[in-house]
Amino acid sequence: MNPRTNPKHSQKNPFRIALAGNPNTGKSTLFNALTGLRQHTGNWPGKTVIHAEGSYQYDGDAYTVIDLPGTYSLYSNSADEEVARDCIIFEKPDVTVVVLDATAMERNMNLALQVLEMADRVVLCINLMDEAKKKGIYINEKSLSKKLGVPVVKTSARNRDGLDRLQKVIQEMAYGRTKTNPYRIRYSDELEEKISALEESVTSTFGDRLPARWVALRLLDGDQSLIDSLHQRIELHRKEVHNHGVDESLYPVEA
Ligand SMILES: Nc1nc2c(ncn2[C@@H]2O[C@H](COP(=O)(O)OP(=O)(O)OP(=O)(O)O)[C@@H](O)[C@H]2O)c(=O)[nH]1
Ligand SMILES: [Mg+2]
Repeated sequence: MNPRTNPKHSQKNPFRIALAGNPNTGKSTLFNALTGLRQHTGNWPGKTVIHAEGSYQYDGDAYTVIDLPGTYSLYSNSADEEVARDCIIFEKPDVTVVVLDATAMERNMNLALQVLEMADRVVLCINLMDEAKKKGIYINEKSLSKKLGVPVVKTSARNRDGLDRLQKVIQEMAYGRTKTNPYRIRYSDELEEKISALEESVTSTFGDRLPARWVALRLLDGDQSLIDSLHQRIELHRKEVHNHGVDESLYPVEA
């Protein structure tokens, strides 16, 4: 369950929803449709460069939406990827919505699988369904949802099709009423052994504040940017505790 005791009408404590996905999948169009704002959209990749926030009301609750830059991966290859990665693992949104292009599912699935490794509260939003229909592409969302272990919703954000259902699915997940079982890739036995060993060290250092398996995978890959980010956060936390004796639960990383 979501930790908040009385989330209804909690305007000061909105649910936080992040929109992640490949460039050009319609994240900002969806963001604008949900929030009524005017994030810049257009038919070329890389328009959203820093994360933008907006809000909407649904069924008496307030939601903050974070429009992340479009990325093909979250492996810290660029500033955009770091922004998206840090949001998902450190800020821990109540729900991460991965927006996919229905006409390019295979390419888009790479990022979706990465997000499924990083978070439990994930919704897949298959957007540009109008384009897919024109091209005769059929997507079986029930079977996809079963295979990937998270809800799948089809939308055409430009026409506002499917937005009601998406908001309902987000609400259910934000309240912790949706059980997910995110698909995690299984590697060779040898690699899995190393992942497990590293996962234990990650958990003993960070508790359940970070997705241990995902951090272990990135450490095995030698992700220096993630290591730097972890160091920075530990250092920041140490300083805060030293200066103000702040509540540890406010910070994602233990000293
Ligand atoms: N036909 C159709 N076009 C859409 C839909 N959603 C978005 N688009 C168009 O797709 C293009 C890209 O949309 P954006 O919302 O800017 O995409 P984005 O994911 O924010 O892109 P980045 O910020 O680069 O990651 C724009 O031309 C939109 O009008 C949809 O459901 N159907
Ligand atoms: Mg955008």
